[in-house]
Amino acid sequence: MASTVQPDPKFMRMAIALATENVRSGRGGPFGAVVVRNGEVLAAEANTVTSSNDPTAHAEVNAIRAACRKIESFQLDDCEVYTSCEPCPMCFAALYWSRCRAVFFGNTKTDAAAAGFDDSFLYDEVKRPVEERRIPFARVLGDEAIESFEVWKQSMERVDY
Ligand SMILES: Nc1ccnc(=O)[nH]1
Repeated sequence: MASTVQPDPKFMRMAIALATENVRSGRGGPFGAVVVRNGEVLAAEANTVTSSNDPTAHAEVNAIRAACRKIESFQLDDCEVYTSCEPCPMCFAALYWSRCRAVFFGNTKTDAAAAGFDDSFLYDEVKRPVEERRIPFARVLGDEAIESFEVWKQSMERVDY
């Protein structure tokens, strides 16, 4: 049986405090995230979308980036991520790509929607056919683009991930 990772409430309190302080300081949205490995905080970051002019600067993405920089790795093996709010689809994917071993969240996406952060439409968009999306998506030069994958598959220097 897989052993389950138990959350430590003190790290969630850090994430919540970061989220609330972020609103008070005006740096961004009410979101905080903490990356922990073996009980040690590797990164503790808040959302900086509006202050860094970066639409991808969600708390979870900022924390993943800071933690990976710190341990000089593109994976967060054996790490837990504590986030003050259930991740949006972008961060959900980023957390999976990070290979962290557990995610703990405080607020739910329903709480987020009630505060004006509704991301449920994104889950619908992924499933929708390309031509029915809110932002038009269209395939261009697929026959030329395939070259990158062919070179990757042949590469002796590639770092798989
Ligand atoms: N869960 C989140 C939703 C929106 N923004 C964030 O930084 N985090």
